[in-house]
Amino acid sequence: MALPPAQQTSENEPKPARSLGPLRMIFREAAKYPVQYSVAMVALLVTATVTSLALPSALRLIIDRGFGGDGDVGRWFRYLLVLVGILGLGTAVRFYFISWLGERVVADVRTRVYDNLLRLSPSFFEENSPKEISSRMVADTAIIEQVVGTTLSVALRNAIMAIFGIGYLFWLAPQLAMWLVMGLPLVMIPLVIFGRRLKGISRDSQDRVADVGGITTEVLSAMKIVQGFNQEIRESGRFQAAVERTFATAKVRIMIRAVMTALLITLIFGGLVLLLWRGAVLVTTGEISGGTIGAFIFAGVIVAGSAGALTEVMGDLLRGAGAASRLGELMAEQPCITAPARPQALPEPPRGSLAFAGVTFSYPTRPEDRAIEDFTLTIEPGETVAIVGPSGAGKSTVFQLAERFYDPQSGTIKLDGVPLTQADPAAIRRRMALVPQEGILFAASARDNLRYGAWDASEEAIWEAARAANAETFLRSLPDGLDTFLGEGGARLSGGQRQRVAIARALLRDAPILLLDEATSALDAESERLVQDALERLMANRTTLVIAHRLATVRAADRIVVMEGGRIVEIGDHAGLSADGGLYARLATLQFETTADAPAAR
Ligand SMILES: Nc1ncnc2c1ncn2[C@@H]1O[C@H](COP(=O)(O)OP(=O)(O)OP(=O)(O)O)[C@@H](O)[C@H]1O
Repeated sequence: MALPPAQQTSENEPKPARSLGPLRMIFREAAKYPVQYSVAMVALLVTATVTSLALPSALRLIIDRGFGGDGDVGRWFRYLLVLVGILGLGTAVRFYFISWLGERVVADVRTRVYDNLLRLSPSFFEENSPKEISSRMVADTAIIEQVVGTTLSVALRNAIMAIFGIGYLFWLAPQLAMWLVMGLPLVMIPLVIFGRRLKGISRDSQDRVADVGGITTEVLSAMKIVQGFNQEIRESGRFQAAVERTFATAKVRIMIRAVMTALLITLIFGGLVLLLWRGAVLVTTGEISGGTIGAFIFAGVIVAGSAGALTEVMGDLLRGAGAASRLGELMAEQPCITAPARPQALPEPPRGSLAFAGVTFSYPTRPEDRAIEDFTLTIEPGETVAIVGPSGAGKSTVFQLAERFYDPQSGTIKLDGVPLTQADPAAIRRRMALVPQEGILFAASARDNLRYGAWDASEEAIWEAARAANAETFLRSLPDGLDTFLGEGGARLSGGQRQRVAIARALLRDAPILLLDEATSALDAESERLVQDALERLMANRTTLVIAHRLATVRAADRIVVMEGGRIVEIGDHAGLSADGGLYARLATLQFETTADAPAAR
């Protein structure tokens, strides 16, 4: 399935989701660590309760009892100090465990996404570029980290504080609380609107400043051209215009800020004054105490602050939900090639026969083009079959189908008599060794590259394979022997050496069927001879299907299969096919003779 296209907004930020639903995934992941999760939640609850309920209550007691009642002010202040202690400790515990959960969830999600990616069939990576997927793994998980570690905690804390706070306010003085709750949106809505506008303008402002920087760098680094062409006055004008644009944007920004500040002060303090006024009237009529008013204002400020914080983090939460849903998709993606519920076992010992019968196949991304059409070919155990054909004839596709990276639309492929679709793909691939055109190596040690398909190979076996692949001499001369790091993609080796490492790897794998895609890149005669020699040893006693580019290979093959447009057009041996004067004869003249096949000349 194709994932939605790269979800990037103009600011190059991952796109937010429409609802917070996908964040459930984060809670599910975090709940796998019940101890940390519970401690974090308890700490969250305790700190929120202390801030929104206990502190204002303490204040009320200090005013009503301490000042007005029993005169034992100290007692209430001691109580307040204990609360402060609990708040400090609770906050630290909350911070530690919530951040811990954030990092843990991200580590788990990364691993799970990666493990799932490793299961997926190649068609998934054709529809979704690896670059896009890896950027998701990095960017989206970073957002989740931020969301779990910070945003979600802020949101939960403030939601709890707002709810508790409002409850407390209603308990303290229901009348005043009604006023507050009705007045709150009147204060918040204009502030949120102005806040958004300010954010947009600030971004414009930064862009304009960047323009000024851009002009400066450009002109200063081309000073000789500017002066040589007498463009100082024009450049000064251009610069001034850019500076003026910066100023103009800044003017709008400061204007909005000024209005916003005026609004902020008037609305918030005006509202407070009105509340106090109303409260004072209630105090004079004896309906509520002075301490209640104090506690009310304190808790009211906390509720307002929480509501403000919630509106601020909402955007981040939605972005987090977007990231969670995209990562969820990557985790849930199912491979299209799977083992049947009861896979049929391949016969033991392996025989190494491979049979294609009436196989027709189109790649999922190009369903209208047939890459392989009515392909029928039986390769007997121990036989070497060379496939030749012009570019795009479908040669590599035959390999892809043999390894069951795709299933054909019609026809069957059997390995040792078992249809590939009935067997476990892992068991099929265990019986094959692929030597790709360019020996693909990993940024790892020579040893790990050699034993890539056979991790438990002994030191002796590794050297034996290296010897057979004509790789021993250069491997021995590496600075740290087999432990030498080969660099990104094996960049520290030559092309011919990389090919020989790939051959040794296939030897170690010791699979009954060899899929060999001969390199087209020309090597020097000596290197060529070493590679060819290694290949011959690799092919001995194995069923070999080889995409051939060298005359030596086609000559040595038991049969040559000539492909064109996905079909087999000729089958035979070199002498017969050359004499027939068909496609093979033309290809042979073009390809094999002109490349002056060095090994053939031996
Ligand atoms: N992953 C893919 N998705 C879509 N189409 C593909 C894919 N791989 C190959 N094709 C198409 O399938 C056809 C057969 O390609 P294939 O790679 O098998 O040819 P080839 O004979 O190996 O060519 P070459 O010698 O150039 O490697 C071509 O038309 C090619 O464009």
